[in-house]
Amino acid sequence: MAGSVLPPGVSRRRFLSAVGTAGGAGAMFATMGALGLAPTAHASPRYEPPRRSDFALTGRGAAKVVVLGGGIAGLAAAYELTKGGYDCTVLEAADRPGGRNFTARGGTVQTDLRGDTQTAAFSEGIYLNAGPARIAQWMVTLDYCRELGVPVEVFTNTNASAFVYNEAAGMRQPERIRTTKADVYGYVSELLAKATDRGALDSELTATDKERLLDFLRDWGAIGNKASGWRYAGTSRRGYSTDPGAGDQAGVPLGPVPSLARTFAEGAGRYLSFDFAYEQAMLMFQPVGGMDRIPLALARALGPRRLRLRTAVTGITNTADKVGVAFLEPNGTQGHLVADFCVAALPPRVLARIPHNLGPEIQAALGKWQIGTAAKIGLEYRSRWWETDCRIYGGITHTDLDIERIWYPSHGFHGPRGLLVNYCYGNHARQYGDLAPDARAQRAVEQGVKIHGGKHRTELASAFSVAWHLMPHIESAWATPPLGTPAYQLLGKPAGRVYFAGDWLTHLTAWQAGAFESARLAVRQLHERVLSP
Ligand SMILES: Cc1cc2nc3c(=O)[nH]c(=O)nc-3n(C[C@H](O)[C@H](O)[C@H](O)COP(=O)(O)OP(=O)(O)OC[C@H]3O[C@@H](n4cnc5c(N)ncnc54)[C@H](O)[C@@H]3O)c2cc1C
Ligand SMILES: N[C@@H](Cc1ccccc1)C(=O)O
Repeated sequence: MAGSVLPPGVSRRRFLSAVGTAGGAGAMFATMGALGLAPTAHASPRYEPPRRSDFALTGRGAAKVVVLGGGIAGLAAAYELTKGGYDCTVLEAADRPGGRNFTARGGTVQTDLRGDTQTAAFSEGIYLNAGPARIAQWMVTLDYCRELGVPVEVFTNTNASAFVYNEAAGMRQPERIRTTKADVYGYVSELLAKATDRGALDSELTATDKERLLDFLRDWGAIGNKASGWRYAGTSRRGYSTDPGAGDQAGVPLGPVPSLARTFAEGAGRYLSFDFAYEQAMLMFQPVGGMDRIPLALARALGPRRLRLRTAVTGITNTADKVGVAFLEPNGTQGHLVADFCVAALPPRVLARIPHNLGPEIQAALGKWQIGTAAKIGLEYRSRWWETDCRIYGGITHTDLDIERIWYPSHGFHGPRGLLVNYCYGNHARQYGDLAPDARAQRAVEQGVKIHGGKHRTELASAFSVAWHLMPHIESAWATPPLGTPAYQLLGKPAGRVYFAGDWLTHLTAWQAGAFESARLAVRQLHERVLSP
């Protein structure tokens, strides 16, 4: 996973299936066309938007439900159940709602499982979304933002002005994404055009197809014509060393253009597919002021009576007609609560450690999820030198360094200060987690200097980091589900009166949308049961 631009765990499969789905739809329309059944504009739109924001429970349920965990899944389950008439109590071990949805601001204190305590020294207006930070347009998360009145703004996931840098491949210096893109598209186009023109693809293409493909490649790769041998010889798309301006200033195109061999040897092209992913495509969004605006809004909607913080669940007992939950009160005394149903919205490994009587099959199933980790290191700077000096306004630099990527802020442009985020997965996250917080920041700064030079060090004002396997009560960044297995099927259904929820129970692991969707599924199942005669 480390250094990979692919999504963690299941994502390669998901990425491939997304490509397959697009192809499938195209093929379906082609077949319909051949049969004379092509959809007309009024009869069936080419794209039917999924109906996501119409979640409403029919009828009212009066049962009492105890929800374990006040992350997005637990809060959303309680929020929807409360709307449906249920009497809900959420038990959350931490002193804040949100779980992995954690935003650090000036004054935020966090102690990790190593015992290191950090107090964020960020200035006014500076924050680190240490967990979730971006939301795709199709995700149900945005519907909750709308419903809860959480304003959103654009999150810049891709920026041609940001860099790619592969140190191990011998890149002498970071390169703008636009430059890599131009060269990679250019050379791929040149090769494909040559192969097409020489007849290497004659068994695949008709003469008309070939013409159309060559036309496309000339535009897509900015390559020459047949007479020039379809040559890629650079393009203004690569950028300029002196920008075009007034009068005689035509601009000085960036040069020299690396050879085809060099372009592929440097391997920077592998970062270009990042935003092809359904989950990662621009535009993306973020709540104004920090991602924790979402759990805070859910908590507000629930009210303090329904959400008990600093309350750690210690036991679950399922009986024929009730569920008993044991917990530790904030003052350390033992508490106990009895409800008609329970929604367990805890991470799978954490849940597996809580004594319960749900049976060995449930216990074994909980062990089948593959745990992944990630770390975010937020570096606050005294000036926004990436805007003034590098002309980077948001977006992501991708590297093969152990920091993996650098995020530039998508808000607060031209403000006095800003925060860069180093974000890595897997082993790199563990390596950063092994360091004390100051040492993490120092190491991340040294890596970033390779991209940005001295200001990456000298302008640093403060730092705050989270290595997610060290986060109390959570102990991971995400868990990859054993999709299609009996374990996945088993936990998708209630165990007696206990329902399970969390992003780990969906095809959207590592996304809040998964937490919301799983909560909605559990709520629907529970409600149908309560209303069934
Ligand atoms: C680094 C990182 C980046 C991410 N990026 C994105 C992103 O850009 N966009 C996006 O949409 N999603 C992102 N995600 C995923 C998103 O954070 C999760 O999908 C979502 O927040 C999971 O919510 P949940 O309620 O299922 O689980 P959690 O948030 O893990 O909630 C579980 C809750 O249970 C509590 N708990 C544990 N033990 C007990 C106990 N004994 N008693 C009581 N409570 C207990 C925990 O404290 C926690 O609050 C990211 C996650 C990480 C870590
Ligand atoms: N959702 C998380 C984790 C993730 C990373 C990359 C791909 C898929 C998921 C993020 O966007 O940062």
